[in-house]
Amino acid sequence: MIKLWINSREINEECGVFGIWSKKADEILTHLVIEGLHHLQHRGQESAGIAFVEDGKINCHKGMGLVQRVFQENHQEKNIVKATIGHVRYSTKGESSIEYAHPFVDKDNRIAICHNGNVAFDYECENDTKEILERIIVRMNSSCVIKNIEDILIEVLKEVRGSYAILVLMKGKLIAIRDPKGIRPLSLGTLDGKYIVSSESCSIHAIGGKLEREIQPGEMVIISDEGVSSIFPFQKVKGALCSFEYIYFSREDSILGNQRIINARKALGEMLWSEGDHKEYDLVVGAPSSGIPAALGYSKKSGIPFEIGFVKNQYIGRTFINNDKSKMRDNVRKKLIPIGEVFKGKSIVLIDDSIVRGNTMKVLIQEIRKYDPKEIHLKVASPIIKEPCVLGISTPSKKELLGGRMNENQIKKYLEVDSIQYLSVEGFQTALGCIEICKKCY
Ligand SMILES: O=P(O)(O)OC[C@H]1O[C@H](OP(=O)(O)OP(=O)(O)O)[C@H](O)[C@@H]1O
Ligand SMILES: NC(=O)CC[C@H](N)C(=O)O
Ligand code: SF4
Ligand SMILES: [Mg+2]
Repeated sequence: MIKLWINSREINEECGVFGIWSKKADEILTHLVIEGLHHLQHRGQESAGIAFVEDGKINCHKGMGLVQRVFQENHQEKNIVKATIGHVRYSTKGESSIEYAHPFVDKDNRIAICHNGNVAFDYECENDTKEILERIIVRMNSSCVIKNIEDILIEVLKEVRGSYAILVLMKGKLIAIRDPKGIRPLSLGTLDGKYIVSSESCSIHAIGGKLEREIQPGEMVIISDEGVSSIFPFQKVKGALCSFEYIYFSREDSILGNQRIINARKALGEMLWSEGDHKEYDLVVGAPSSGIPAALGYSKKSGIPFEIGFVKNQYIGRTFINNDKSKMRDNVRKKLIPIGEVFKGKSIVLIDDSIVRGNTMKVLIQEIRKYDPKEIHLKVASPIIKEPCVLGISTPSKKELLGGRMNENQIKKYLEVDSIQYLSVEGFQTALGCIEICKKCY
């Protein structure tokens, strides 16, 4: 089956994982995991699923499409269970089909696994998560010395390269583990004596829980009736949380590196002002959605008024798959509609969080020009993206990246703006604070 839908975003490596463990044996938990997944929906829209321990066995319910669709017509949300994990998927390995929807459960219903990330083995496999489960099962079945699941999982993960935030559910245990570089995020929370693990803190808060802390790069957290324990089974390496979590993957109310995402994005906008030309323009306008907080930050720091310049059509969030540039641009045109009089005769600071292929900016600038602005000064709240990802995030190739084939001056001419400014790599890191982030594609 071909992949029918893609997120309109140009850099994709998301997926969301969510899990809950209750000390009680008889709680209704499935509605909580489903609600948690609703709040991770921005990380993946292709399929959704949950797995839970019921009468000592793992049960699973999953389907294609949004969480709302997958869980609308059944009663899974009423199950009385002790522990449950769930997933929303944006596929990176294996097609977008029910066969590869997470969680994966073994044929004996002993173990379930879900994963945000992208890993490689010593040979090419159809799907990375399925391969991890198969390697676990082989070891569970063949070991003459009985090993615990933690040791088996560590053995398997020592065989992979890449990014992962993984949840494993068995009778008696829920395990959460992050890759040694911490490329993908994962947080730990609590709710009325229950433990929660989630890709983002926004979903912990949204179900009424409390964020306890982020799970550290390379940390394995084991949750059971004995409580929470933690080990660091891998050799320590330098952290490399994907900086696109700050730029646009994560939801604005999530907390990452002790910083709320919306504040981090505002700080990037303030840094644009600090590194910029300090000229008095008429208005600051942000490209919806992810460019708005940076525009607010720039406006606050500069004193130049912020204005809403575009209406976003909420119903064109996703793009029918094609590599046709004109169709992609048509989609941006339908999605972001300028409010004409905001631009007429004004010198505008136009801010977006990032430029990847340049389709969004090319269209927005053409559309704004129809309303005769005096000047357009484009400011980008991240550094120029020059290289495809080296850590397994799915990005366009170098020749598809606008910054991969043009320098700043060429981009200015191509986009037909009066000036252009990207954040420097140093300014970007300073604005985000001392958190160890990956900056390898800049
Ligand atoms: O240069 P491009 O290849 O066009 O990609 C960059 C654009 O993609 C993202 O927007 P998107 O509309 O996907 O998400 P958003 O609504 O969160 O801004 C990002 O915020 C940029 O606006
Ligand atoms: N975006 C993701 O994290 C995808 C997880 C996994 N690689 C899959 O394709 O199923
Ligand atoms: S190279 Fe870029 S896309 Fe890849 S992990 Fe690093 S920051 Fe993220
Ligand atoms: Mg955008």
